Amino acid sequence: MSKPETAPQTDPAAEAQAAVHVDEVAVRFRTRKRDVTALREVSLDVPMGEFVSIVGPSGCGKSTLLKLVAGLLKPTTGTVRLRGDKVTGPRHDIGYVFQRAALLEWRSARRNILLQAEMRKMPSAQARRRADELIEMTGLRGFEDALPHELSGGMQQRVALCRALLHEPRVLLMDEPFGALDALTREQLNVEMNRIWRETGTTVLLVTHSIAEAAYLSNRVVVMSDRPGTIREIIDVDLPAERQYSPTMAKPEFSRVTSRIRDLLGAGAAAD
Ligand SMILES: Nc1ncnc2c1ncn2[C@@H]1O[C@H](COP(=O)(O)OP(=O)(O)OP(=O)(O)O)[C@@H](O)[C@H]1O
Repeated sequence: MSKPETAPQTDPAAEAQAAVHVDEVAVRFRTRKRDVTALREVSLDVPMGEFVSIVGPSGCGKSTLLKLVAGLLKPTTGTVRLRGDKVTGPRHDIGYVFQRAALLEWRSARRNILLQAEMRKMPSAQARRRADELIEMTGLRGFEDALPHELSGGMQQRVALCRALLHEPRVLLMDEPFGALDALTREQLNVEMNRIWRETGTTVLLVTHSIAEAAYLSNRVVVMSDRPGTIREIIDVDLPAERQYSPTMAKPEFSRVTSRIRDLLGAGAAAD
């Protein structure tokens, strides 16, 4: 049998399997004052259930990449697929967590979480059951009726996380979700995030400025170049899924990953 003249660029089976498939994407923003190429030639496959962090200098297009996956932005060229479906507009099968929890001040924690169900018209008994599970999982039990101003910053982010997970999204997108928290709360939430990720089996794409956070939480870390953002390297993190905090940080593999990220970013390019 003769060989095909050109080998296929991507493996269709792997592409359909991938929770997220980004293929040769570029994004250009044209405004009256300037023309910005935010991303160039970005390709990335994220298998289902994987935790991937994205690190890179400020303005290199990390948030833009998440918005493409969510369908909030269209690529100028290239394609994005979620489990094989081409992303052509805002997706309902994703969850999004931002740096600010953006909770409704007049609603209790529980009712903020259930907002997701109301917007999606989920059956209410199913939504309440799922909300209770998530409240338990994130340690919010006892604070369900508290208003946002009665919660600490860490608790507010837990509420935002529950809201993003309520409809069991295929992919959870997190944009610097722990960036506004104090260092200790951030560590606690990192530990909880590792457990929640293992318990839910959700595919996660996390944008972070923290090298330690990226190495601690991820299966792989995507390191991006300065704008126009391209992928400089994808680093595999060879650590077990279940990770205790201090023992993980003491492992040679953790040091190897953080040093490599630091080398790629250059001194001072990321927070820690
Ligand atoms: N809607 C838009 N219109 C015009 N330019 C935009 C728009 N959104 C983003 N940009 C530009 O695209 C580039 C990438 O922005 P993006 O927010 O994705 O970067 P980032 O890596 O997430 O940055 P940071 O780490 O500082 O949050 C920036 O130069 C930004 O000014």
